[in-house]
Amino acid sequence: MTATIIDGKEFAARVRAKVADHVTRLKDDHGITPGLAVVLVGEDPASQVYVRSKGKMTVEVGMKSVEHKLEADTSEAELLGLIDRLNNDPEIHGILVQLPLPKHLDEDLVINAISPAKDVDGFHISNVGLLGTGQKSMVPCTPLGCLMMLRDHHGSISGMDAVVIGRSNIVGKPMAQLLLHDSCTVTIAHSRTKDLAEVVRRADIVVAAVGRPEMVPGDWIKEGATVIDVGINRLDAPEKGEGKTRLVGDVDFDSCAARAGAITPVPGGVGPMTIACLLANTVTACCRANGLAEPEGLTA
Ligand SMILES: Nc1nc2c(c(=O)[nH]1)N[C@@H](CN(C=O)c1ccc(C(=O)N[C@@H](CCC(=O)O)C(=O)O)cc1)CN2
Repeated sequence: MTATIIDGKEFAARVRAKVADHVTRLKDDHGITPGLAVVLVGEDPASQVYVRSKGKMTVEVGMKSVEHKLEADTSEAELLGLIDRLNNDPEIHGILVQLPLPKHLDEDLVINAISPAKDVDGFHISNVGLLGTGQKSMVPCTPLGCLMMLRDHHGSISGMDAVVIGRSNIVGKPMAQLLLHDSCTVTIAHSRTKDLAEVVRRADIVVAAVGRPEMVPGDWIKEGATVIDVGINRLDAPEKGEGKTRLVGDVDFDSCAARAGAITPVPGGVGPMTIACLLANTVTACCRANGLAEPEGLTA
């Protein structure tokens, strides 16, 4: 079987276009401009790229973008003070603190200081609890993007056997919750799972989110399964020239694509959906804050 390539770049552009339509409506009909504040602490090069991209795309869809770039040695009190100001700023509907944070900062404490209504990352403990109990919440962007692509490809995923490889709070656990809400039979596998190959071979849907380059080989994949690769791993690529790198996912693309029915590439798969869903979540947060109907098709 030759897999259909699920084009996350193209899908993300469609999501952003829908977001832009909603933003226009919010401005024209209600005089409201959704605002997103992104906080970056330190100089992690990948984080700088993601934050720049978030700011650019926020402006492109017509929203207000505010960036706060703080020194790597910023104190917890200073960061919490900024979050408090953003929580109380009526022009800001979404707040995101870029992760990872420098080691001296307590990530849980910082995330839980964000107002749950403005937590467009969906990482606040209140949103985690709401998602886990099937209530209206802010949904983490990467799993939301994966769900949108699965629904788009399959129509309905109800009754399908899904395996999520990875149990992180940011991707693995919320992904499993979303698949369960869509009536999949869900297994969360991880580094201690016995006979991982056999567990994965049962799955109609495989979501790989372990952070280990090309860990899943093609012979683990059931014929015709859908493979969603969340991994973004940068490897040295001396064949491309000195100091060059290449990106690979958590699955071995070529061998998995030879067996899968559909597969997301890296780059150009799940990654672009993360930022598109952040913009979608900001519009959703803005609508909720103003008691307006939520945009259809942009939430879980
Ligand atoms: N507060 C948050 N921090 C982090 C999150 C998050 O959702 N919230 N996720 C990641 C980083 N991330 C967004 O912040 C992100 C990662 C990757 C991409 C992306 O589009 N990747 C491209 C490849 C980009 C490249 O060349 O390096 C792709 O996969 O095609 C977007 C956003 C960690 N931190």
